[in-house]
Amino acid sequence: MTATPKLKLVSAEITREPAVGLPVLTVSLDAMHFGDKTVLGAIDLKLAPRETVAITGPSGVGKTTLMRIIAGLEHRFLGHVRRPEKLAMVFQEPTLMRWRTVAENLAITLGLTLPQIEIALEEVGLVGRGSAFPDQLSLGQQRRLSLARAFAGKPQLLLMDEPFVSLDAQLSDEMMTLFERLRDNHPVATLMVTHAIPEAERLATRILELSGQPAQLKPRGS
Ligand SMILES: Nc1ncnc2c1ncn2[C@@H]1O[C@H](COP(=O)(O)OP(=O)(O)OP(=O)(O)O)[C@@H](O)[C@H]1O
Repeated sequence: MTATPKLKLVSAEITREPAVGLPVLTVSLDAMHFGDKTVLGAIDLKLAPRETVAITGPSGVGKTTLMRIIAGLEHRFLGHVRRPEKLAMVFQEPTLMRWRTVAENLAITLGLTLPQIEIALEEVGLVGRGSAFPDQLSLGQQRRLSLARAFAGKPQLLLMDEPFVSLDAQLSDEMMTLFERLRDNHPVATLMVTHAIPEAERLATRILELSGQPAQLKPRGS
């Protein structure tokens, strides 16, 4: 006889639908457990088209876990996530294929044609670097390539987890300016995790704070 599990821990539902006339993202989370520990409590979050929302909060509170749930990378949650089909992610470290050229990094993941690759590289100041390998680029150029790749897929929702962390002040400012320009040119809603309040204040239309245990999401300062 097959043993029946005592407790059903997994109940995740993800719906994909176009964002016409609707929020781009709707999160209605009841809870998220890692073993005995309830990391996230009840969380409701909606993102309007073209909105940029920043999530801040102490280390270990569950920010990355929430982003992974929204991205569809983590399924062990109770609740419901409605997200668009076209989604892009930018992580702390650029997740580039080091054994492929810059152009191939864009072509393989996104299926871009050569002219589209040239436009994407031009947008982020990497004209003429299509045949270089990621390790031949500076850290700033690698980050710019990551942003180019994220935007070139024309996502409806962009998820960024500490995208400008560990950059010096000048490079961080350069990357934020680039992000602002790309966001102006592409109709995308962005959800970003950051520890840097000045970064959140500069880029976000709304700042939310994840805090407590289990963690909950509240407007910052409320
Ligand atoms: N796969 C996992 N299995 C068990 N526990 C996990 C797992 N991933 C994360 N955790 C735990 O869940 C909690 C939230 O982690 P998470 O990485 O989401 O926090 P965070 O807010 O993003 O932290 P930081 O700001 O330091 O990146 C932490 O206590 C962490 O140890």
